[in-house]
Amino acid sequence: MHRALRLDNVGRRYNLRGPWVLRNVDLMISPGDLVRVEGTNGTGKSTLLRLLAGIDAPTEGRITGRPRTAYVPERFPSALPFTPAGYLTHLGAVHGLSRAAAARAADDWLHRFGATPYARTPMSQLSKGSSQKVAVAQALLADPELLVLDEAWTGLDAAARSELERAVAERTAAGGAVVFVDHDPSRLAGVPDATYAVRDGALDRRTEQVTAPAGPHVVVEVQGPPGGRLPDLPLASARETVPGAYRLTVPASHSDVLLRTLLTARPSWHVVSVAHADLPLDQEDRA
Ligand SMILES: Nc1ncnc2c1ncn2[C@@H]1O[C@H](COP(=O)(O)OP(=O)(O)OP(=O)(O)O)[C@@H](O)[C@H]1O
Repeated sequence: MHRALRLDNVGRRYNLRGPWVLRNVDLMISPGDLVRVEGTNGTGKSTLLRLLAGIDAPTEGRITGRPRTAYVPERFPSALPFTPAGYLTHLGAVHGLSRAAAARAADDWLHRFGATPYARTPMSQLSKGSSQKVAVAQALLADPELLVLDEAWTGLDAAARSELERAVAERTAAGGAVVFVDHDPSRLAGVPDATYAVRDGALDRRTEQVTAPAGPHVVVEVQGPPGGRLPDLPLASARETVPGAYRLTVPASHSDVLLRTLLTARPSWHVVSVAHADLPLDQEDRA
């Protein structure tokens, strides 16, 4: 993603004389942003996400700077006349991959989400959770610069939920942006760069201090190269223990991406230790 996606004075209503669902919405999604959207039922979260995904056009206002975008809708049409492997291979080809590369990418994503056993089962025969894995894979396959996730975790098993969190961390670490809605308030808690609430047709940026996220974290002790700068990652905390050495604490879902980034940085960082921890973090330990 090279520039920000901008919404200027955007409004959306579904009928000419119907009520405005959203009105006067200004929003900027920048490269690398992880953004959470929340709000009670029927307030317009999915409406906003469809606008961000480019599936719907605003009734008024402007949306500019659209990057390559992928979307996981709240309801994925699962009764498609394909197998998961066939569907994803077809989509990969639409995105410009050769047939062989598309088939490989399809298999890789299905494997990551534990869907290999039914990769060649007609999608109409899949359970809701299994077709949700296909919904998520079709969005990630496109290597999107902006990923829009509308309740994408719903119906996934625990392993696939963690895998999706990892995929989100990978996208933002690569400079992409991710916008998500999820009914679980602990989803990626403490990680988003911004949280917006849709309320009475408007978008309010939540400014209150986010409470320390509970749950599994990983504490990584690292020694930097001389003059090394910590990589830009959504860390729960980074504390310099002695000059050039840091204690990094990240949600477990982000630890793979953190370690890979540190080890592939040039000059690389020396990872001294990796330990699992159940937090809440101390407030002073937060970034
Ligand atoms: N295609 C449509 N045609 C007409 N009205 C619609 C359409 N889609 C949504 N609406 C209306 O717009 C309002 C906002 O709906 P939306 O689905 O965006 O809310 P939401 O916050 O995502 O809700 P939920 O949490 O239940 O998913 C609702 O009043 C809904 O009935």
